[in-house]
Amino acid sequence: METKTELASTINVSPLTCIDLANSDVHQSGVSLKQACMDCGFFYVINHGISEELKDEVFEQSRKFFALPLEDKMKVLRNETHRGYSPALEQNQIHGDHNKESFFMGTEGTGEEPHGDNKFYRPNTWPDSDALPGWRETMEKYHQEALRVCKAIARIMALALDMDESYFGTSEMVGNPIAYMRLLHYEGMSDPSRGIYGCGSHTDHGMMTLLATDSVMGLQICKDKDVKLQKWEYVRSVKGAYIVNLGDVMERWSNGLFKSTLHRVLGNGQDRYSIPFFVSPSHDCVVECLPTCQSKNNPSKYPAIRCSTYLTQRYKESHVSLSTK
Ligand SMILES: O=C(O)CCC(=O)C(=O)O
Ligand SMILES: [Fe+2]
Repeated sequence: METKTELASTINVSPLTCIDLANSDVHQSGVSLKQACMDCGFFYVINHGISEELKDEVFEQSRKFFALPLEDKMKVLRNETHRGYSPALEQNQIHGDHNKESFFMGTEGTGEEPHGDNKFYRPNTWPDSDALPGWRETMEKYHQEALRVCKAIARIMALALDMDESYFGTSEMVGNPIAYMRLLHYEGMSDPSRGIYGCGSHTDHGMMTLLATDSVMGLQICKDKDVKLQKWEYVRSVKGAYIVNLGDVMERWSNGLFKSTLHRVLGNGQDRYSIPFFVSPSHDCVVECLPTCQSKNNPSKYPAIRCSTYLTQRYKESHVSLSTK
């Protein structure tokens, strides 16, 4: 009880812009989105077309997986391409993630695509279907749907950047994406004064993240990472809406105009479940400042870099090395 009172008395909730994906005036959506991306890089989307039933089912299956005995979960321990299960305390300790376990899965290549056997498209590892019937099918269906929504957002994002609506849709971009989905389960109490978090402060690496959370508060954003005394605000989960945040690839494309905002998750003693879906362009897309985001007086701030090189560097910085499999 004390925990809740404490949280309520210090709570500071960030109001975020809401983008309606069913709005037929896409140019107006582009204008709203541009403002949101310049202000804080976090916004909500509604009318996304993902049914509440599917979302509930994914959360239910996620809860079932994390409720398995640890020895069963360890059978699908994450492999060298990060797919599979990461127990609490094992992953990403450099950022103070202590109270979270996760399951990671990504786009699987068929081997036919131009990216062939690239590590970003390797096969997933799945829990035993006898223990969790329908689990894989639910996850695959949700992955597909989440990607569809991200592609729709990418169209409005292109307009917000004064580019052609289809700019991010090519096979070099989100037509052939690197798309990872992560099931997260937080438990326990965070203590920022001791560096203990559900998820320590970080920015996401890719283009954008479509985030589904349950109703337990925990996610916080810091709109200005450069001030000495950082101000953290909670982001509320809104029924029927997804939270979307931009990642560092988008910040680079936009020459820093669009923000990849610092965020973290505090545990308050309750179980909390969330599902971020991370989207980046294809592995061999060269990420460089868009023509509309640079000028003589505002030259490109970041060197061009291949998406796979960039993501590999960032994963290395933010994950402890793997000694298994
Ligand atoms: O659990 C959340 O609400 C956010 C998770 C997150 O930021 C991440 O996994 O990158
Ligand atoms: Fe994140």
